[in-house]
Amino acid sequence: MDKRSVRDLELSGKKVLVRVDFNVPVKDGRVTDDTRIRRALPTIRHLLDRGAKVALISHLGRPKGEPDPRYSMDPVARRLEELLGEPVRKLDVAVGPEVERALEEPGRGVILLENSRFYPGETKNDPEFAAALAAPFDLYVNDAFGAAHRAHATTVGVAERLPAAAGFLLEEELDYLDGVLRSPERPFVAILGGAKVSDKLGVIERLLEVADRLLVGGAMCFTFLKAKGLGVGASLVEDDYLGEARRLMEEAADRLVLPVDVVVAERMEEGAETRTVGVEEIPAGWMGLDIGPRTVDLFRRHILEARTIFWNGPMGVFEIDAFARGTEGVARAVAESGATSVVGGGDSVAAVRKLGLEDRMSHISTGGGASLEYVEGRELPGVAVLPGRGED
Ligand SMILES: Nc1ncnc2c1ncn2[C@@H]1O[C@H](COP(=O)(O)OP(=O)(O)O)[C@@H](O)[C@H]1O
Ligand SMILES: O=C(OP(=O)(O)O)[C@H](O)COP(=O)(O)O
Ligand SMILES: [Mg+2]
Repeated sequence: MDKRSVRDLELSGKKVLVRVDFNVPVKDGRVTDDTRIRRALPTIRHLLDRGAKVALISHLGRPKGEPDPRYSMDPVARRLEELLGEPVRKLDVAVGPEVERALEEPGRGVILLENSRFYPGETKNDPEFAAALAAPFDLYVNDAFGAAHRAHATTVGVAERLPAAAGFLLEEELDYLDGVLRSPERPFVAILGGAKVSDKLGVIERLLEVADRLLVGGAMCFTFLKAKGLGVGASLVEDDYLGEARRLMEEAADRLVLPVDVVVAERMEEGAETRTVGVEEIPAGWMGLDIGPRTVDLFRRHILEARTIFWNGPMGVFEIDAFARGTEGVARAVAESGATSVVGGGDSVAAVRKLGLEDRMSHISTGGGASLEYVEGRELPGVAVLPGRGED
């Protein structure tokens, strides 16, 4: 990578703001998958070992620009402290005099700032908010690969206001994805699922050009099924995208593979009554929450032919056992394929780890949307803004 690295910085005595992606799954006040925290540790330790004063900032979930206790970083602080083995001082704010005071306190350890999305200026990349974030610091390091596709205040605005560099995780992710996915061994099979339908449908056009096959499951597939004229009940659908979905299906009919059966339920809950139905038979009022067994077989056949696999987004609501079998079937097929495999995304990685198949993948990427956009050859705003080696 040709960006300035954290390795190139003079760090002793410096106050450093580090953007991490600690947008991790949390249940009942506990972090259920700590991959993103563990992967940021090398950068944090490097900074501490060289005498920097470190404050970390991340978003968590999608709160609406104001404090919301459901998305507090408190559970993350507890897990980070266990993993880092150093004190973590969690603040309830991300800007202001409290941050300045905390940075003046002596002793080792790190500061964890509150959720950046508790401020409306974050997602708008508001200049005033970015200036307030930058004010107490000497340097900025971006190690948040998973958020690098967002042009927000903590990923872009602060980088424009402080001497900036890439962290080790950001470097490692870009180097790996460059090597494997920009010139993939073929057949190259992409698998897409998950819940961020509007975000990800908007960027798959290029993926259909790059990949030999695109297998679509998760909440994603219902927009395509509806665009085909099928009834999808109460499944998640992006109505604004139906025309585009129809066009993509016409242009890429041979490459786009959709489910043939799905698991449906009336409620997205543990213990809900479920049915497995063909995609033409989704009952009104029922939601598609997983791909069905015939779809797993179909996807499996494509996966076993692949030499390179890129997978982002679970095939169903894997957090609930009744809707986890599609994701499990796909994960097992990827593990058995012998292909070079990249699995990306906070939730996809959590699913693969839950199944104990992490070591069977070639690369576990901490970014879903970010890796998807990178694979397509898009420039990631959080990377583009960082200076090159030797630049100011
Ligand atoms: N059919 C579906 N309906 C609703 N939610 C779904 C469906 N399939 C998968 N999901 C949800 O998608 C979420 C993950 O989506 P996303 O964030 O896009 O993936 P990743 O973090 O891997 O990039 C999971 O929490 C899962 O429960
Ligand atoms: O979890 C993330 O992306 P992912 O779900 O695609 O892995 C990132 O933290 C970005 O979060 P966002 O999609 O709310 O901006
Ligand atoms: Mg996610």
